[in-house]
Amino acid sequence: MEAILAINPGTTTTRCALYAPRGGAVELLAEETFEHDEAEMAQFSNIAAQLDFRAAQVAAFLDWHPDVRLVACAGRGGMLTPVPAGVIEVSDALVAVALHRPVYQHASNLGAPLAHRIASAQGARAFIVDPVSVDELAPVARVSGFAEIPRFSFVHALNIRACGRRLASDLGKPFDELRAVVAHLGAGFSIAALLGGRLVDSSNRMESSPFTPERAGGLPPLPLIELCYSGRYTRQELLNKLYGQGGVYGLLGTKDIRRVEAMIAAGDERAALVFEAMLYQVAKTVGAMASVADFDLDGIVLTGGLANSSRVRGYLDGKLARLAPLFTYPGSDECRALAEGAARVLCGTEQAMRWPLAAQAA
Ligand SMILES: Nc1ncnc2c1ncn2[C@@H]1O[C@H](COP(=O)(O)OP(=O)(O)O)[C@@H](O)[C@H]1O
Ligand SMILES: CCCC(=O)OP(=O)(O)O
Repeated sequence: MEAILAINPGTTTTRCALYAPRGGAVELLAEETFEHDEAEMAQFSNIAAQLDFRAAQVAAFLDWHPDVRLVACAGRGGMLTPVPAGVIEVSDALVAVALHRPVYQHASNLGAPLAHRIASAQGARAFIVDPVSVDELAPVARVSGFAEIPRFSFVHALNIRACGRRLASDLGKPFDELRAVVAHLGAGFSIAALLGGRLVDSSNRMESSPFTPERAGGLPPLPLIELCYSGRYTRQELLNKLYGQGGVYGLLGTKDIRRVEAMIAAGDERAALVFEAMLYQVAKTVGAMASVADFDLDGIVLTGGLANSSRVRGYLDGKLARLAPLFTYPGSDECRALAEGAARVLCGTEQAMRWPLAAQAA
C-alpha cells in the first residue's frame, strides 16, 4: 500500500506516522512516539549528533509495517533561514544547512535530514512543511527600536496553519480570507495573527513573549544584561535558564501543567499565582495580536497541550470571549499536518518550493 511517512523530532520524543494519501487529504495507518529520556540524550554533544540514533528508531517503525511502499517522507522543518509558508522539497543543500548551519539549535532541525535519508533509500520524495523558520511578518512588524536587532519570526507555523485551515473549514470560509488569532500553547508558546492565510505577526520564543511551562519568555532587558555580565552563570547556563529550565519549571519545579493544577487543587497559592500569571500573559498577547487584526476576527483558536485543560480554557474564555468566538483544537497533530502538506504536493494542488529558495539564491 502507498504511504506517506511523517517524522516529527521533538526535544524529548521522535514521533512517526504513516498515512495513506487520499487526494490532498490523508488517512492514518499507524503511528508511534519514541520517548527519549534526558540521560539517553545526554550522550550526544549536539542535535546533529542525534541523527543516527533517531534514524534507527524511524527505521524500526518502518520495519513493523513491511506492507507499505513510501511515496513521500515529510519531516518537521527546523530553524533555517527565513522561508515562506508552504512545502519545501528536501535536497542535499537543505540537509547540510539543517544539520550544520541552522540559525539556532532545535530538535526539529533533524526533520529534513531524517526525511531525506529514508526517502532516498526508498526512492520516495522528501519534504519539509511549514518549518518553524516560516517568516511572513508584515514590514511594520519587523521594525524594533534598535536597528541592529530587528524583529524576526520563529513560530509554530505547522500547527498554527493547520488550525487555521481547520477553523476556515469549520466556518465554511476560504483559508485565504480567514482572520484569526491562533494561540499554540505547548511546552513552548507561539501566538500569531493569521490574516488572509499569512502569519503577519506572532510572539517569538526568542524575544518578548509569555512565559511557558519551560521557557522564561520576555524579560526586562537591563537586568538581563546585568546578569549576563555578572559572572554568576556561563552563557550555556543562562540559555538553559531561558529555554528548557525557565518559565513554570524555573518557578515551580515542574513543566507539567497537570501537576500544577493538582498543586492548586491542594491549596498551593504560589502555584495558583504562577498559573494565572502565565495565562494573564497569554491573554495580553492574544489581545495584542487582535489589535494587529484591527479587532476584526472570525475567531481565536486555543491549541497545543494546554488547550486540553478546562481550567486553562475557562480562564482564557473569561478574558477573551468578548474579542471573538473561541475555538479549541487541543494538542497538535503535527504528523497529520506534515503528511497533508506532502499529499497536497503529490496530488498537484500545491507546488513544492526548491531549496535554495529564489530569495536566498539571489
Ligand atoms: N490535560 C492537560 N491539562 C493541562 N495541561 C496539559 C494537559 N495535557 C498536556 N498538558 C501540558 O501541555 C504541555 C505540553 O504540550 P504539548 O503541546 O504536548 O508539548 P510540545 O510542545 O512538546 O509538543 C505540558 O506542559 C503539559 O503538562
Ligand atoms: C517556534 C520555535 C520552535 C519551538 O520552540 O518548538 P517547540 O516548542 O516544539 O520546541
